[in-house]
Amino acid sequence: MTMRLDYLSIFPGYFDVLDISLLGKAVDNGLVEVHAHDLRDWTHDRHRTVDDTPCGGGAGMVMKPDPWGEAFDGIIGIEPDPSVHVIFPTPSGIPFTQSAAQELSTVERVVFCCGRYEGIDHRVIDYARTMWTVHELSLGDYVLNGGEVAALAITEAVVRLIPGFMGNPESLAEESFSPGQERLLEYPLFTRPVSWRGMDVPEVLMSGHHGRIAEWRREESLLLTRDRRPDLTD
Ligand SMILES: O=C(OCc1ccccc1)c1cn[nH]c1
Repeated sequence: MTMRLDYLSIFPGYFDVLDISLLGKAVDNGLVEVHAHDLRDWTHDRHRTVDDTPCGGGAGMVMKPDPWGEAFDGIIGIEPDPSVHVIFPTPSGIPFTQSAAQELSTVERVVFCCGRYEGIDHRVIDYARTMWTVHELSLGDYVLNGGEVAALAITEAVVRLIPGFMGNPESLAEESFSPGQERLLEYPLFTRPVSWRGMDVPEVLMSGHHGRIAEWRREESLLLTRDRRPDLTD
C-alpha cells in the first residue's frame, strides 16, 4: 500500500527535505506520496492573512479558522472519513511514542496541520474531530515556533516503520521501544578500530562469546536506563 502524506503549513518549503535521503527513497519506490500545501492559498485578502488577535485578550496571535476549513475542503474533502488521520503537533498534545508511530505506519492517509503563532483556533480541531481521526501530538515539553519540525520528526518515525521501507527490518525489531522490547535504553555501540585515541572497545565484545556479550549489553542497558530514564523502569 502507498501512504499519502499531506502537510498544511504557512512554510511548506520545510517539507522539500522529504525528497532526499531515506524518505526520498520511499517516495521513489512508491511507498509514500508527499504533498505540501501553503495555507495562504486558501486566503482571499490582499495580505493573505492567516492570523488574528486572540478573543479574550492575551499576547500573540491565533491562526484564523477560515483558511484551515477551506484547505480541509480542498485537500481532504467535505465528507467524513475516519480512515484519514489528521495530526496537529502541539505542546499540549499527548506524548508521541514509538507505539503511536507503529500504529500510524499502517494508515493509508495522514494529514499534518502545522500550527504557528500561539496556535490554531480551537474550532478547527473540533471540526476536524467530527470528520476524521484526529491526533494532537506532543514531541516533548518544549515549545517550537511551529509544527513543521515536529511533523518532520513524526514523519520519519512513522515512514521508517512502513513494511518494505527499511532494507533490514530485523534492525527495527531490536531497537529500543520496539514492540516486545522491554523499554530499555540502547547499550553503548562500538565498531572498528578496536583502539582509537587510547580508548579500546570493551574486551567482552571482541570475545566472540555471545552469551557474555548479551549479558554485558543487558547490564549496560539496565544501568543506562536506571540512570537516565528511571521513569521507564516502572
Ligand atoms: O511546539 C510544538 O508544536 C508547534 C506548535 C503548535 C501550536 C502552537 C505552538 C507551537 C511542539 C512541542 N512539542 N511538540 C510539539
